[in-house]
Amino acid sequence: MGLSFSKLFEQWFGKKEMRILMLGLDAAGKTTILYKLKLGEVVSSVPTIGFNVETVEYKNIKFTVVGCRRLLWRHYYQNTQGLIFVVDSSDKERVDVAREELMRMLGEDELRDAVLLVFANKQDMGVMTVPEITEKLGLHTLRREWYIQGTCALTGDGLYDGLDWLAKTVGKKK
Ligand SMILES: Nc1nc2c(ncn2[C@@H]2O[C@H](COP(=O)(O)OP(=O)(O)OP(=O)(O)O)[C@@H](O)[C@H]2O)c(=O)[nH]1
Ligand SMILES: [Mg+2]
Repeated sequence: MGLSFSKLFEQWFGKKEMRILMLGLDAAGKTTILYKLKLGEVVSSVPTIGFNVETVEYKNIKFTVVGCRRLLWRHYYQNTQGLIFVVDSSDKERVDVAREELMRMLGEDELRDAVLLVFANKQDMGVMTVPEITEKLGLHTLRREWYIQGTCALTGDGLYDGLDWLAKTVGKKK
């Protein structure tokens, strides 16, 4: 990928202060995505409660990855304009759990206006397709702006396209 993500981020998101929250079940690929984007130093913190938060601050953009499930996600909801939900497309067994977590999160009042980008990650493994994930997560039932993008975090495939949509969509709302 010729142009660095940081340059693109600058073009896309500009000077606006915003928070993008990336969530998903464990092992979905969140950390891999964060490192692949190379937006700056990844700061990890492991508080006592047993979940990890990784943050990249790039200009006015706070890119926060929360690695836990449920409960503690809500600390990060405030001022979130963009949600990225990462799903492991090779994990058929837990796709229902992923859906439950997604729906629970979207039910939160503070996230009412946040747009949703789903990364159907690990597409390289050839297990569940993007349409299958769309259906299993029930995305068509959502009453908000959403977009699903197939990705492979190892190579970076699809990350660019997804973030491009996110930037445009968040930009439009302001
Ligand atoms: N084949 C394949 N493997 C992937 C992909 N993305 C991530 N992985 C692998 O999946 C495993 C989990 O990835 P992580 O990035 O650690 O997942 P995570 O969502 O940060 O997980 P937690 O921190 O536990 O919540 C690692 O072994 C990654 O190398 C992908 O697109 N394809
Ligand atoms: Mg992680």
